[in-house]
Amino acid sequence: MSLPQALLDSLSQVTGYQADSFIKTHELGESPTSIRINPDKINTPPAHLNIQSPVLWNQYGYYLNARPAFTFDPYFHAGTYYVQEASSMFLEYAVKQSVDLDEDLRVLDLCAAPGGKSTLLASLLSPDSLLVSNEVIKSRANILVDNMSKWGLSNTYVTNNDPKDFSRIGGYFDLIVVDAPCSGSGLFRRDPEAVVEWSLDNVAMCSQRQQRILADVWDSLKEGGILLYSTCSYSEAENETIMDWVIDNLSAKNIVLDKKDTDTIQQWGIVRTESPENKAIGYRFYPDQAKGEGFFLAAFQKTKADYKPFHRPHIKPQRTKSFKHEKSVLSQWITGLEDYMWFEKNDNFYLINPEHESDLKILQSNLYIKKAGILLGQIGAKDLIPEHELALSTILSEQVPILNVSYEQAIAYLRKDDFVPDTNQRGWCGIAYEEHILGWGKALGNRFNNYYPKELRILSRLP
Ligand SMILES: C[S@@+](CC[C@H](N)C(=O)[O-])C[C@H]1O[C@@H](n2cnc3c(N)ncnc32)[C@H](O)[C@@H]1O
Repeated sequence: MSLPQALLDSLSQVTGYQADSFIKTHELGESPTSIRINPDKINTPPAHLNIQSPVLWNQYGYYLNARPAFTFDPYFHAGTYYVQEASSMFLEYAVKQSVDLDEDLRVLDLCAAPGGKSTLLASLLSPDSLLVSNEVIKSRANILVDNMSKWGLSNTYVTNNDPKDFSRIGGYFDLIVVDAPCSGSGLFRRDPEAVVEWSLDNVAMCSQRQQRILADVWDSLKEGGILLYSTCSYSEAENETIMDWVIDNLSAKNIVLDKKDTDTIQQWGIVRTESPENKAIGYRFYPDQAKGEGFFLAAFQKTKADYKPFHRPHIKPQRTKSFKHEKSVLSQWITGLEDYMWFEKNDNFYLINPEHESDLKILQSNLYIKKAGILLGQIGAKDLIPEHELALSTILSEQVPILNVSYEQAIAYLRKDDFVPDTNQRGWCGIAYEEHILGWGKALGNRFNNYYPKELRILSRLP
């Protein structure tokens, strides 16, 4: 791989950059494969993934010895793990050092698709906390919904809004993550084609856009709230320059994350960097020094309430209709139904955490919500017609029948191919591989209906 000379020249004075080893690492082109497990679905990484070692800065992250065909792994489709580049898992360390995770937090992941940082955040937050994962590009917001549904938690919402729309909810969030769109030089080993698209003009354009995004979302952060900014670029204009811009233009102070363990950060191969003007501290990952791709992260705290507070909606008293039938149907499908709040909208039933009732109202009246809590399905005269999201959720009752299928059948199911499982069961059942549910099926005697969503099906064949 030949790296753009203009990039190499621009990095010559950048903190931590070591030209020879940086170039050599890119010439080798080997990039480690890593996954992060979903602690709400599994406790240890699946053995068949051939685990090499843990990711040092993330309690759920692991490197693999080789990159498997994830498409043909039912565990992947069951949402038991997420394939994520290791450096970006540093977000866990940053969150732990900057906020109190025992508190109930309102968290925004502003640039969230496809969902790497959002699934990481979801696994860290308390159940009463709320995560809003936003993506401005509609098609990417759909992928984000799929990935958050797969992760299975009821305290995660997905919105499809422009950053400036969040100014309508001044001071709402305790924590905002801005994993900004960037020039992408940090991922050159992964995506050699990105090398061709890289230019200094694009870096300058990205830097301007990053400032605009930060300015647009800033109002929605509360006083004392934390903003975590990250990129996968090596360029100063997208990293140190942005740190200075934030401090000069927003009522923000820099947070040093490694006050107590600078040595640990160093041992991990992470480089501490300082902004030229305000001496703000940020963290750089170089692939020749830390085991991962290029990454940058910096933390800030809001020092002043510089926003117009949002309007808290009035919550009307509870509905009068008893919903007796619906309650009896849903209690067959959901563990501890009484601990949740559920409601009907346009014939569909949804479930959220009761603590988030007013949050839903606030978000609904200001933003375009694509997913709120868990979409359960529709209730007919007799039973629920369950949605795929419910099958993959962590609220599904253990009473719901499960049909464990073989590996070949699991792949056939995920391809939406015809197959008849060997069972005497009748009716709806969760199709599972080694107890991990993949979606719904309906057994009808000598027939079997495959309800795996068409748009998610595997299109390729087993090699
Ligand atoms: C680096 S990617 C996010 C990756 C994601 N956080 C993850 O960990 O999976 C940046 C995201 O910002 C979105 N984006 C592009 N332009 C944007 C803009 N003007 N405002 C906000 N987000 C934007 C992109 O569509 C992309 O999904």
